[in-house]
Amino acid sequence: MSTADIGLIGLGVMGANLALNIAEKGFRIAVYNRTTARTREFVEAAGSLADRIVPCETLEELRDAIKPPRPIILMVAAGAAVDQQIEGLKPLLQQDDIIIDAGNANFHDTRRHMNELAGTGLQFIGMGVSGGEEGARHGPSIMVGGPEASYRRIEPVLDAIAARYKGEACQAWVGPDGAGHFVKTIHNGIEYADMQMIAEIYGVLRDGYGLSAGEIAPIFAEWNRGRLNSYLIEITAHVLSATDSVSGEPLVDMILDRAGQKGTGRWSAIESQHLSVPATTIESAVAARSLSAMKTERQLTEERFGASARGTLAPLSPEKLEMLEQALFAGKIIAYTQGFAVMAAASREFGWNTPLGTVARIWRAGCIIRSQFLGEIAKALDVATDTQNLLLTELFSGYIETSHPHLRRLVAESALAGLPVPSLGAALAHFDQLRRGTGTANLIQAQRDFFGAHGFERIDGDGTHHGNWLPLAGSEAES
Ligand SMILES: NC(=O)C1=CN([C@@H]2O[C@H](COP(=O)(O)OP(=O)(O)OC[C@H]3O[C@@H](n4cnc5c(N)ncnc54)[C@H](OP(=O)(O)O)[C@@H]3O)[C@@H](O)[C@H]2O)C=CC1
Ligand SMILES: O=C(CO)[C@H](O)[C@H](O)COP(=O)(O)O
Repeated sequence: MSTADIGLIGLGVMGANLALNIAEKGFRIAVYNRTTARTREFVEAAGSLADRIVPCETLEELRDAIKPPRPIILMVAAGAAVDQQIEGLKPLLQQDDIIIDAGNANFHDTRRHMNELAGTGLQFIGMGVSGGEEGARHGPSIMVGGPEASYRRIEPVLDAIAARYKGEACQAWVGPDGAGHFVKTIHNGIEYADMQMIAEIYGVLRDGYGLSAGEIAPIFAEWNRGRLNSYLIEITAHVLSATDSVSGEPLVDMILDRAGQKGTGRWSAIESQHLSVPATTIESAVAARSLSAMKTERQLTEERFGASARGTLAPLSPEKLEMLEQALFAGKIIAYTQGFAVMAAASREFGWNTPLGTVARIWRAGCIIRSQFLGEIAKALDVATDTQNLLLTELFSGYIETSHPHLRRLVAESALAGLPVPSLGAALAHFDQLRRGTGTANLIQAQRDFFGAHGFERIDGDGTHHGNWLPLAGSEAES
């Protein structure tokens, strides 16, 4: 008998917790997992919530368990697994059933699924979910893209399960088409930049000032009480104070300095390039993860060229601590400015009309980049009718004015000491380039015209022009 309000496929970390969250909010949910044993284990561990869970061992059983028209959430590995599940569901579902891909999909795949399902009567939603295991279980941030009418049908469930910020549910429809997965991708891109900048400051404190993990932890804990207050700063302080039960050393010192990545950071950088919107803090964070994976190469290069001695910047004074905190704040402002600019450009390019203030609001709780800072972004975007450039809003222009001299000092001192700060450096370079009304691309244009007759614009008139370049003398400049 069809009794379930909604279905869910994929009982991994995210799917299992999301299913429990949905059941806890009073909805009856039918669940299916490719590996059947996992479905059984899930229901056995569900306790009193098991009464609202209908375990299914085939997709047909899942279909029959849900009241039509059926909403079915896919929470499986992004890519081929999503393709396979959609192919499996297609012949089984009926008019107006909705397939909701809630994984970290590439928005191009989401658009492809929508096109492939067009005309079948089936609806498709691409939905970003953030908050990890804990968020999925007790309240994630949810970014929905696709037909608005389909969103409205599942809104009561999303509203019930989402995180709350001062009573407001952190879920919203952010546009048609692939808008939901695009916004989630950029959320993760910003997450990469935020994490990388925090790691750079940790590196300066550890290698430049010679502090131990135990000495750095309270610094982040203190910063979490101020303008940097955020989940990522909070977990950084927590992580740095953890002890390894095997060695008795700080756990962070026992972890290999090689970070993985699943794709969303890279996609953010790629899409920013496609849109011609610089997101250099994100790009450098992605590159830093790639470089982190090149452990042997880094060790060989250190053997050949050496690394600066630990503690070269010591001692750490209150002024230096202020510099580090303000530098991180300035870097964060630039990273979020870049991320929001990429979303604004995608919204224009694809006609999504994505409400960026709303995006900031639904990121205030539940997601990995949640912070008080996002509340300020929401306020700034709400009043800034003439610009989506955060740096030009009254609030953030004031913040960056105060904090960028600290970022400059931090980047300069780190460079002189040989300490890598790629994302903070990228943030500073972006700011300096952006605030220079007259840049240096006149020379680039001249070079392009010289070697390729690409033409250039003049400062004193319209049209495309060519230079009366003299040929190179002699052959010494030839390659
Ligand atoms: N972990 C996190 O913090 C977050 C993850 N996400 C995204 O959520 C999605 C799920 O992630 P997560 O729960 O962590 O992943 P897990 O690895 O914990 O679970 C993966 C799930 O996908 C299923 N699966 C894998 N391949 C296939 C396939 N070919 N056909 C059918 N089912 C398949 C697995 O089934 P089986 O048991 O049979 O292997 C399992 O249920 C991903 O897109 C991820 O990027 C989003 C936000 C946060
Ligand atoms: O979506 C997430 C958080 O928002 C996931 O944790 C995702 O896996 C993070 O990306 P990566 O694994 O590449 O660090």
